[in-house]
Amino acid sequence: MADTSARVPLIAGNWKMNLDHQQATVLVQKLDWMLRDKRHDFAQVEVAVIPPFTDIRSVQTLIDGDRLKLKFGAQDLSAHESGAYTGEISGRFLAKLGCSYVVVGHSERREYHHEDDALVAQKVAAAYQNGVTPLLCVGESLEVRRAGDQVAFVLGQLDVALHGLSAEQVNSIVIAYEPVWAIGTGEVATPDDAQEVCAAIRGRLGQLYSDQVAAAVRVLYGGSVKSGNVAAIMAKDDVDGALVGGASIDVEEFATICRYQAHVGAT
Ligand SMILES: O=C(CO)COP(=O)(O)O
Repeated sequence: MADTSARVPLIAGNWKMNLDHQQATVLVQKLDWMLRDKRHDFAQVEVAVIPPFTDIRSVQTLIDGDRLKLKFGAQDLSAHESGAYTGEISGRFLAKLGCSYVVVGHSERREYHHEDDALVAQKVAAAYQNGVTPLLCVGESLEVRRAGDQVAFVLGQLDVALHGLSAEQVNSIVIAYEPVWAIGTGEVATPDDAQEVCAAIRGRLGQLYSDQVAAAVRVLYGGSVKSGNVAAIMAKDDVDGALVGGASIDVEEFATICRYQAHVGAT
């Protein structure tokens, strides 16, 4: 059984292309208030919001100015550092805004923007170059799942994305297992489905790096996470958090998800 003691669970809300900067400010204030009202212990369960690029400055101002304990990040970054890349956002800009995390390789970017594993690997490297922690997404399609090939497929994505990185770098990565068939569909992977692939990811980290790295890296589950299913998923040994899409823009629902331990009587 994996040693879960060192890993602080992370609940991250990927807002996708929802909420403008004014709505973002309202949500962050409400979320902070709701969690503080329930005496949420941020050292025990970390909470992050991942807004659209145009919201980040507003979110940063609020979080820094009021010393909120929420973390924040971005949904993507460029593989390039700077220059003539119209529309791209550099990891350096994200670092300068204080982003803790950047999502890399989300299935929506892979599918709609044709990002392949090689580009994902470049983006992971760009995140590290700028000191922003990559939140790397991997996950299989329904077709792959039906064929029973999910573990091999996800480990294949992982191998390419991590290629060339040092153990020291990978030690801090966050990996999100997001089966494509469970994203935005209401179709949630069972806790055992999530555990199977998350455990396989951890096993691969052990093979590629070391047991210490495998024990340190947080592996999240994402795909139709709601307040009603989060506790059962989080109860699995190798699941260290959730990457929440749709439910993260409903502030009451997201705050309830962040407090999943309360549902199982742990706090
Ligand atoms: O893609 C996701 C998070 O990155 C999951 O989205 P849903 O929670 O809406 O299924």
